[in-house]
Amino acid sequence: MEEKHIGLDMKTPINESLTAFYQRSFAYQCVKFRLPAILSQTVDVISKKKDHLLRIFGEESEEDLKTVMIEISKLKIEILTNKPMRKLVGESPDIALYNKALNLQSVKVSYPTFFNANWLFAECYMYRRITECLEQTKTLKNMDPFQFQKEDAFFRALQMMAPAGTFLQDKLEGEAEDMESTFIKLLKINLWGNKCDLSLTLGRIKYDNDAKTDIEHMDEYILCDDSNHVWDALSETTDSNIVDIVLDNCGFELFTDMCLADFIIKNKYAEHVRFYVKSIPWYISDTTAKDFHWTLHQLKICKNSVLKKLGDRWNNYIRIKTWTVEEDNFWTLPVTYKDMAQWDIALYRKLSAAKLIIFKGDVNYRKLFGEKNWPMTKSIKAALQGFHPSKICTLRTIKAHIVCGLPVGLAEDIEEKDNDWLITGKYGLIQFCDAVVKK
Ligand SMILES: O=P(O)(O)OC[C@H]1O[C@](O)(CO)[C@@H](O)[C@@H]1O
Repeated sequence: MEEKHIGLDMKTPINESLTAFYQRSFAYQCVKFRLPAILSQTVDVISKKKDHLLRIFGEESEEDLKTVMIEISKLKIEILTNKPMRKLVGESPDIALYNKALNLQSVKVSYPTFFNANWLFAECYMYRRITECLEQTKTLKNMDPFQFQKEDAFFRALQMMAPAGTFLQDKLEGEAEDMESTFIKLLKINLWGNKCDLSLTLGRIKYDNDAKTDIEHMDEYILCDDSNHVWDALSETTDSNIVDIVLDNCGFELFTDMCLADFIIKNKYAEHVRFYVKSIPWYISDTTAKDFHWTLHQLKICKNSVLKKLGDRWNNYIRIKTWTVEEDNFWTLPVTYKDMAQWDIALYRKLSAAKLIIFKGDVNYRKLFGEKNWPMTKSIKAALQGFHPSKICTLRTIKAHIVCGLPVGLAEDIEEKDNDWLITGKYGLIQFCDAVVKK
């Protein structure tokens, strides 16, 4: 067969798209080991929480739960045996878009499989297939198979939220001091919050009890730090009073997103913060609208007085629409952001109304920069490939083989002392681009 089914025993060539086809890539490790493990764990959780789920969805959901577990297990076998990816089925509006994206994969390889498709496509397709399993049932259409893991992570992270929340509250109530340094500290707390994703750790996040505000010693791990530029963009007066945050994980990371947004509102750097959430359960810990509101509710009823106070104020922001939660199915399409205007021009234009857009996390980074193995010195602007709805900040701990905007020689220096540096989340990036192209 002329098909690229087998793969090559080599690293991803420079400028090539990330794919498990290259067997010495992290994409390959992820498809071979991590994705099947995530599916096994998902089935496990459903099985362990069966009684709880029956109470939520009713006794009549028992058969559906069994079917979902069988279908997810079959999906795992499809990955492990490298079966061609089939079209998605269902009535949801994103199904046709997914199938269009699948067709585009088929232009490159006539039978896309998990091991020869673009890595981003393979991962997104897997998560979308989990939702498809649920959509096909009568009783579980609204079930979030990751809900228990997300809730558990939230409660375990409370010990880190307390010091971060106290830091914020003290700064907001204290004498007006150096706004820039407070903002940059919150930005960095927010950056390191991105270590806490459940798909990297399969739920085994280590919550070290050190106060997460004591982060100065971590500056040496920030390989590119454009925080001063981010501050300039936020603090300048423009026509726009909106800041957009494209969210990633719930739990501690979402809490730190909210701290940053509170600082922005309280100090009048914007009148409106729009939080973009995922419309379906995604990469285990990504924030959905339900997670967002659940988190605010938990804070409001929290025993810790600082967290409760923040919860009260933040719930009020939602009530008076100073904060809004925005859904758009583009965020869970397997499409990189250079193509956003083509797939969802309304979203591109909506983002254009913001003075600053903050993109959170690893997968957003991969989508921003086109999921390619760029030379790591490639400029941020060039790697965005025309995606410039407004000024962009990206905050991301590095968990995949895609990095741009580094000074010459830095990647090689780090590689020498730490050859896992691209996948552990130990290093971080705060990057900024001020190019703007209205469409
Ligand atoms: O929550 P984040 O930061 O987007 O990261 C999600 C995970 O997805 C990946 O990009 C691929 O699975 C990982 O490298 C990372 O652990």
